[in-house]
Amino acid sequence: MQLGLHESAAWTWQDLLTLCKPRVVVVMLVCALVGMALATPSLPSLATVVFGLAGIGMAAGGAAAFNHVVDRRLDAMMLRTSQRPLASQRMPTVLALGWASLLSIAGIALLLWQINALTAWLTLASLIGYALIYTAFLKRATPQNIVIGGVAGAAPPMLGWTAVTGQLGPEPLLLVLIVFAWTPPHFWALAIHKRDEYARAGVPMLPVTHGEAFTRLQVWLYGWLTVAVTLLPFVIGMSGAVYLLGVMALNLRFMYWNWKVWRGADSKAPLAAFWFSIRYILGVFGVLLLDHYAGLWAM
Ligand code: HEM
Ligand SMILES: CC(C)=CCC/C(C)=C/CC/C(C)=C/COP(=O)(O)OP(=O)(O)O
Repeated sequence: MQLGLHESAAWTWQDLLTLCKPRVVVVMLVCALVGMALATPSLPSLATVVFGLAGIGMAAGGAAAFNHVVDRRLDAMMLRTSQRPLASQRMPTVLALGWASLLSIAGIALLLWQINALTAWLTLASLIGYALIYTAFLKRATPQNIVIGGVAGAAPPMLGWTAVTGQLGPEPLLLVLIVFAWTPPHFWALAIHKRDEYARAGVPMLPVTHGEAFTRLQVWLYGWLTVAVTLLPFVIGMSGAVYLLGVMALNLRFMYWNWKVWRGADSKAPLAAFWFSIRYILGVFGVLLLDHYAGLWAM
């Protein structure tokens, strides 16, 4: 069927999932699960894993849906995001707002009811940090938007940890620091690739405000910061040799791509570095987990 000029396709159930940025949330849940595992020498209880991940996942999905609501006009201005359910105007804003609220309330309530208050409030703080502070204010205000906003995105491993223990400590904060340091190379690599779109939409991302060369250097420097931070679990005795070997291999590849970005000779490097950054963060949390159980089996 051909659509007229002012008609648009109707929304589908699939769009409700799209609003939740499911692939981002799945990676966050992997980080949360590793946080849970590292918090205990035995296995975390099945109830903690199921209710904890469901609560954190619903809250993160709800936060992502709020992001779609707040950013709907901005998303419509960029090719990468223009086909989103709200940006393309195939879904009513009020429906997305209801969905975001439902998921967020259900997620926080589940954590309060089945997990613990600390995890529920920290999750709520992350939700507000991303959906409101980052999306509605920082994103439009400063090129440091993703550095500050990164705190919210980095929270899942800590949320997993507190779901098991009910308290904070240096280890969960270190896990947060890893994702926090990784966020600038992760995002700025993509932002270099999408610089013109951000410029046209008037979003003050770093490559727009400070130029591509400066951003390439920042990817390289934050890359080194990430490398340094990923060595800390070994340095403080939280993880062992399996982790150290694994993370060194990952860091080698990570810095290869960040170096390619920094040099600026290969125009395909920023997008490749962005995609590798996702495999990298999964890899770092994967080897943390592997090392944890390898250490336990060896005892
Ligand atoms: C403020 C912090 C962050 C910013 C600004 C950011 C930005 C972005 C952007 C713009 C994309 C492209 C989305 C697209 O596919 O169109 C993306 C993709 C992605 N991000 Fe991030 N990100 C952040 C934090 C995180 C965190 C903490 C994780 C997980 C631990 C993560 C995991 C992913 C994944 C898995 C994708 C790929 C999604 C896909 O396959 O479509 N991001 N990120
Ligand atoms: C409760 C909790 C753990 C909350 C975290 C929520 C969450 C899903 C964070 C995602 C981070 C992300 C993809 C930011 C990009 O937003 P953007 O608007 O800059 O990117 P876009 O242009 O692709 O929408």
